[in-house]
Amino acid sequence: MISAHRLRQVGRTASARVGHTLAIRTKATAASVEPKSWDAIPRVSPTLPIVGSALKLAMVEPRNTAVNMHRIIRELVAEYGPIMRLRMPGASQDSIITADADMTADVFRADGPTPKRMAPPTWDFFRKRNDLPAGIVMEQGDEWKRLRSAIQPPIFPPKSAHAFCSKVDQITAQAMDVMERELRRAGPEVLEGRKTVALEDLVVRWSIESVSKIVLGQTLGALNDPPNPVAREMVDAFYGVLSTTTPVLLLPEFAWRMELTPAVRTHFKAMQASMDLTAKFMATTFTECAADPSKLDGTFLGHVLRRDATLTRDEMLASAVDILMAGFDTTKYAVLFTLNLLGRHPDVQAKLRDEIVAVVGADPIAPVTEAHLAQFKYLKNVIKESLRVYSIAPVLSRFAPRGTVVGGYAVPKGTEFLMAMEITSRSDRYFTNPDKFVPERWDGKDVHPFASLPFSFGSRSCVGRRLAEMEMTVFLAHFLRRFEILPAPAPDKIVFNLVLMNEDPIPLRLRPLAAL
Ligand code: HEM
Repeated sequence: MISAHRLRQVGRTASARVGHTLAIRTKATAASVEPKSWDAIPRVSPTLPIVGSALKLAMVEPRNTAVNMHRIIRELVAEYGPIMRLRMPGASQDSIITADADMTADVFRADGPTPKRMAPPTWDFFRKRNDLPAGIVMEQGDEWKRLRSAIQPPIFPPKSAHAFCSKVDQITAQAMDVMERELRRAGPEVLEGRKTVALEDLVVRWSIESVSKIVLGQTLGALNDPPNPVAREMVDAFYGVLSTTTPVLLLPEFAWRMELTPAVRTHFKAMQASMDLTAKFMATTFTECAADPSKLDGTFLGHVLRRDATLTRDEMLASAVDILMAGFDTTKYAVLFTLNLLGRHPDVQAKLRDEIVAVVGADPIAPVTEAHLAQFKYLKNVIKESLRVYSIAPVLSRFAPRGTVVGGYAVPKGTEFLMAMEITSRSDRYFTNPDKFVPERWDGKDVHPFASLPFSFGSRSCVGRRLAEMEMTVFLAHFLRRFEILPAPAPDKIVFNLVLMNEDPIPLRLRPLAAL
């Protein structure tokens, strides 16, 4: 965990590390005694065409606006520059959009002990209506801190995340077998890499299986042949919540409170289903564990129960839903984008395979163990670079806990910041050839520490980061010993459904390294 002191240090050393221009800029900002006034921040006028059309779209077709949110922000930044004020639909106060790494550092430097980010009001509404607590994603203030302290130690520090390695390894080996079987079934064109293949279904089954094994202490049967239908229901329910959240939030509040549109009804139905299914699996875990407590060994629920008896069953349920929701689609898309990038960069793929074989051995069924994890150097860079090129979380949100200065402007307490990480992580101000996939760039020390933050920063950053990195590592270390990834087109229908994804399947062409 990064302390407040360390955060201040990082913020200060950031400018020293990021090269001359940025350093001068940051010093100039720090040196200016009088911050510029709030009114001096360019304000997006609702009468201007882009926001006018965005708002109109929001009313007429919220889904279109929602899935294009990252593009709308990109256009606004091109027009207004790296900082602007904007009144979001239904808000009583202006929010600020930033697209600048130094400003991101300013925002995080102001974070208090209990950082606050935007929590979808429909999620909050649903939980209150069902008499359920908020859970780790939505809770704020001291209550959030209490939850986070109970949940973080079991799954966040590298040591604990690594301890889950053997579970994830077994699930990954099973996923590889399923993949080989499905490729054989798909026929010779797919098997010889002449035709693209969609791995969305398989990768999501792998990711939900991994995260539920760790969180709930049991597998769902998502990788069975055929998959357990309940596992499929679970995936659909979580995806239903994610894909309807932003469009529903663009509606006026009365419209979603009264469930006036089909999208709102789908949204709440999906939320109910994800809660019910998680509760069902949790109940099974608890029943089985009453007979055999060792079943909870090495699971999130087990750790939480043993470490912190203060969490109620409902709090565990709410947070288990949150963790499953936050943990499966993010990892799925991070893996799929990485595979596509590796296919388009055979040199990177070859270098990565060499490292994997050197660490684990060439035998495609040899397990990836906890001891291997620290030995992967290039693989770490590949993951960092892939998450830079495709920002799974394209926008980060924070509320100013006090009056503060961001980018040289005075900003009042309570202001919401939307930090456009997708823009800074692809900006030539921070990265040479920013659209190129170059894992080697992470060898150097001259990357601005706030330009690419796939898991965010500070005490409210992604609690599953180490787990996600470990899952991706294990997946790639298995995959590249079994398959060669051939070049396929880049995904070209990128959409925002709370996480960045592609509307169509991400194109992949594969060739098994050994005859199947
Ligand atoms: C590549 C995969 C992933 C990415 C890119 C990612 C990214 C993020 C980001 C950007 C946040 C917001 C942090 C902030 O506001 O400062 C977040 C929060 C969170 N993530 Fe992840 N995440 C990933 C995987 C996971 C996994 C595997 C889990 C759990 C199994 C997880 C659980 C959570 C939770 C519970 C939160 C909310 C934490 C809190 O509010 O205290 N994430 N994640």
